[in-house]
Amino acid sequence: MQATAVPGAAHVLVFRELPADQLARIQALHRVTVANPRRPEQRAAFEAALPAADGLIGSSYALTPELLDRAPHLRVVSSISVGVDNYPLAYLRGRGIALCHTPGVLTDTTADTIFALMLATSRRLVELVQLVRSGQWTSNIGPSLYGHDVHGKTVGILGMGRIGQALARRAALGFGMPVLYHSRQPVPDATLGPLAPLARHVSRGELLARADFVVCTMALTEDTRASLDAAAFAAMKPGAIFINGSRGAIVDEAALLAALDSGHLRAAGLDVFATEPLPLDSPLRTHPQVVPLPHAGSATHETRQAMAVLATDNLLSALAGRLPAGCVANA
Ligand SMILES: NC(=O)C1=CN([C@@H]2O[C@H](COP(=O)(O)OP(=O)(O)OC[C@H]3O[C@@H](n4cnc5c(N)ncnc54)[C@H](OP(=O)(O)O)[C@@H]3O)[C@@H](O)[C@H]2O)C=CC1
Ligand SMILES: O=CC(=O)O
Repeated sequence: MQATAVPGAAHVLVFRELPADQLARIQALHRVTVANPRRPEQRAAFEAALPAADGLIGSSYALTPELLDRAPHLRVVSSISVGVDNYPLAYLRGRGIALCHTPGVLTDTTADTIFALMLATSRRLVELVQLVRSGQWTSNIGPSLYGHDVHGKTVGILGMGRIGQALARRAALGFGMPVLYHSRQPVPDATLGPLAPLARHVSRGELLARADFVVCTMALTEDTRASLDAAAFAAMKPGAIFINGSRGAIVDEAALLAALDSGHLRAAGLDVFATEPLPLDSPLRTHPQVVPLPHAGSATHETRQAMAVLATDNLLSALAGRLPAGCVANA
């Protein structure tokens, strides 16, 4: 779709569908092409729009240097996500292209989703719902279907950023859970606020050995890619539950499956996978000890709208020559 805007307008390529009100804000000022390269029928239009593009806005698609080389006028990439693992940071810096993202507006919603996975796995909610739906609830349930308490258990958070801290608040202040966390730097007490006396920075080894729930909220980087491997799962406490709320590629999925199949891990709650959408032949899709979600961490009406508004603000500011606060890479 194309719309002609005011003279001197920039060319904007929208590579994932935006809510109509945010698309209209961009169309009022700029020439807009909407083409989602994940849809095969729109891929050619996406590629055709690259040579004129001054700005890109979208998400869930890897923009490689080879693709971006075809966009010589590009000034800004505005991602409708907080994670920036789909973008070549050094390349963008090298070309002086601003990369903006959406930190903060999705933090609490994503922490809610992660906590829901902790409850669903530990209390076996999916199995119990299935029992009722399938008509097999014919007598009181017994120990074979009991779950394990969540309150009071120790949660270990790998990556104590915005989402990690929001999860820690839910766990410590709402469910009386001791919090261990590991990130490269301890979080200052002033940032932790009321969590400071309740959350302890520990080594990765101590966290894996002591946590009842190991929860991944780390960014995907070359350091963290595949860092949750067979050795990491073996180091977890027998009966631990693993939750991934950040990126699938941080996990060696074959090693996770082996740890579940051996009975070493009790369960896994996964919002993210190495390949998304999850391939139909992935054993994680139907594994009885896995609660899989379709990358739904931030997927509420309110939060997806807030992300779209912030990403649109970022795009329009950067095209107007003002670098917004949410820029992660710029010249
Ligand atoms: N499931 C979903 O729908 C969503 C998933 N996400 C994912 O969650 C991630 C986190 O988001 P957010 O909390 O806002 O981001 P932040 O940048 O606030 O947090 C990321 C944390 O990762 C830590 N980290 C980075 N490298 C390492 C490492 N090698 N070892 C340990 N910790 C590390 C950082 O701490 P330090 O630098 O001190 O190590 C930082 O605290 C995003 O990058 C995204 O991938 C985000 C939103 C929704
Ligand atoms: O995965 C979602 C994000 O915002 O990053």
